[in-house]
Amino acid sequence: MERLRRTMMFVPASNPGMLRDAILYGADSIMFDLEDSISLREKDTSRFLLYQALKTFDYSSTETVVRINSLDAGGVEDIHAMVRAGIDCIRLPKTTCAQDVLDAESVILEAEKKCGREVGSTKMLAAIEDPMGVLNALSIAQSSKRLIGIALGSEDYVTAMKTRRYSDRNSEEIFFARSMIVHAARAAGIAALDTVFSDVNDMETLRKETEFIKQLGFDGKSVINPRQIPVVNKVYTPTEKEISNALDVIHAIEEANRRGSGVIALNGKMIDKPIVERAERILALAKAAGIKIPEN
Ligand SMILES: CC(=O)SCCNC(=O)CCNC(=O)[C@H](O)C(C)(C)COP(=O)(O)OP(=O)(O)OC[C@H]1O[C@@H](n2cnc3c(N)ncnc32)[C@H](O)[C@@H]1OP(=O)(O)O
Ligand SMILES: O=C([O-])CC(=O)C(=O)O
Ligand SMILES: [Mg+2]
Repeated sequence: MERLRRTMMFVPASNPGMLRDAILYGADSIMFDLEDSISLREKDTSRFLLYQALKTFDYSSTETVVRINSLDAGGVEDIHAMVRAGIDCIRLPKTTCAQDVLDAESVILEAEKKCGREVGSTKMLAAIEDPMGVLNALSIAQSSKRLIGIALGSEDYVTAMKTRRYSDRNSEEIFFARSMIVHAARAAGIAALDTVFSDVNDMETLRKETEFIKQLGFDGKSVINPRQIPVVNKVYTPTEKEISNALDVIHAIEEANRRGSGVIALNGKMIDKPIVERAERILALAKAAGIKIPEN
């Protein structure tokens, strides 16, 4: 079954209460942070705390991701501890080129061998957070079989671009980066994940932004607060109407096929292969979200 990645919630690894309760809020993935939400003084204790949390708490079938530090700033130690603790996926911050992924991958391989974990079982996610990374998005996305996706980190990106986020307008300042990332991910056959929205009280703008990134083709979005999860999940979960339209499309094409044709009209609109593929995807997403699809 398709794995949903509508929401990946950042959880600072320095906060024991958040580590304990992170599972309660319904995020598709929990993304523990060892990087920018952790002060330099707390890096080692946070890594230790997170290691203990992963060994102690039951995160059930929720995907666990950790954002590590760059390899020259504690990332090597982060990888060894997290691979040993059984993390599902390692998110590299500030990926600028394919070599960054390969360098991290060789540390992951070493860590897997050292602790006896199955080689290749640790997945990777590359965050792209500067103009060089954006321009190299395709080679980054194609660099490793371990990559489940690439993600935009817009706060660092707009800083590098000498601008800021304009979420109250249409976020044109990150439109090029979003387009590059979603194209690169789709060309490489992996997930495209959008950046955080930092105002944890403005649900209306978050909803509009999520509608927009869904329109562009992203699979989901990083979130920073439990209250953001239902807003993003709702946008990404097929509605009853979408499901019933998708079923109509499938039934119409089955009827066409019985008549020996690959095309048919439904309520005046042409139905053929790509439209059927979209309908099948809606049904797959609905099933993955636990929605029961009527048989007929
Ligand atoms: C640019 C970047 O790098 S973004 C990625 C790094 N940043 C982060 O990881 C930040 C994560 N988010 C947070 O730390 C917080 O949500 C903040 C600072 C943004 C807002 O904090 P607050 O205003 O205190 O949050 P709020 O009042 O909504 O918290 C409500 C509850 O949710 C919990 N909560 C809030 N955010 C999170 C989170 N990310 N993960 C788990 N639990 C959380 C709080 O602990 C609190 O729990 P409680 O009611 O049991 O005490
Ligand atoms: O990846 C994210 O969305 C958060 C982040 O680090 C950034 O925006 O710089
Ligand atoms: Mg960042």
